[in-house]
Amino acid sequence: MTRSPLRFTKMHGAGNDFVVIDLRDGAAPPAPERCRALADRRTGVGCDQILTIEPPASAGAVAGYRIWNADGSASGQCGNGARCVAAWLVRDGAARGPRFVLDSPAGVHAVDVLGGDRYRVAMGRPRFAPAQVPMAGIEREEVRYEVVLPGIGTLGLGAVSMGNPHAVLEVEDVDRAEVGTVGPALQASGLFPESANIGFAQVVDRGRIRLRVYERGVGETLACGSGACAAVAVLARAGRVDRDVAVALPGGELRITWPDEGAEVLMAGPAAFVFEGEWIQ
Ligand SMILES: N[C@@H](CCC[C@H](N)C(=O)O)C(=O)O
Repeated sequence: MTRSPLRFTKMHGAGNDFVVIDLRDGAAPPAPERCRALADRRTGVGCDQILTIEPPASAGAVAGYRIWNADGSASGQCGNGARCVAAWLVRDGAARGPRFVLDSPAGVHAVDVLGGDRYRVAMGRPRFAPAQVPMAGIEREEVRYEVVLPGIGTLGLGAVSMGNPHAVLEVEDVDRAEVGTVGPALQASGLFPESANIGFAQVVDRGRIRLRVYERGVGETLACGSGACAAVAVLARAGRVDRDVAVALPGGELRITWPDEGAEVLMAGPAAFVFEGEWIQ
């Protein structure tokens, strides 16, 4: 079957990279096998996620976006992707002014244009109830859960939904964290029926953490925006950090602010254009 070329923009946010596709004409998003082909770093474009920009779902929003992981699975949220979609819409001319609104599967997000390549996105309220993360076999909400993983040992973790599921483990030294073994083991443990993004956070001081994230549907990435929000929400709730925190990830730095328990988490950081292309497969 011959398909017409698919135009795309390659972007990244703090090294978390994306193929961005404009589907505001109502065209269908790429099927999972096409996402996998696009994301392949040898035979495709290469990316952690595919972002589809779609017609808005709510009144007042400029556009909506959906998120597809490199393995073809869908997610409810992508923080770095939200900033890239915002930058894409500003460059396109569809979004104007210092503030506009985007829709994601997780809800409605106010975006502030901060200048240069920087955007701030209201990422919604963190949801800690086990059923909302979701977690299996856990009734009572806790700040910290103890989990026994066969072959690995007992782990302490916090869990939260930012529109997508996250576990956050505090570690002493993020450089030595066993991200590539503990990440997939926790994902496969059955504790998270929809799997989860597994964050490893080192508290440097009350205003700064270092973070690595083993993402659902991808593996370890250079940055995870929703993971940064999740880490600050979990650590602030546990009294380990303040409410305005610099999050240093392998690919760059994000600023996460959670003004109070009832507030939305605000995420500020960069969005970069890399190139435009046509996918001809
Ligand atoms: N990199 C993203 C999160 C992308 C989705 C995630 N892998 C999931 O499956 O939930 C971010 O910046 O938030």
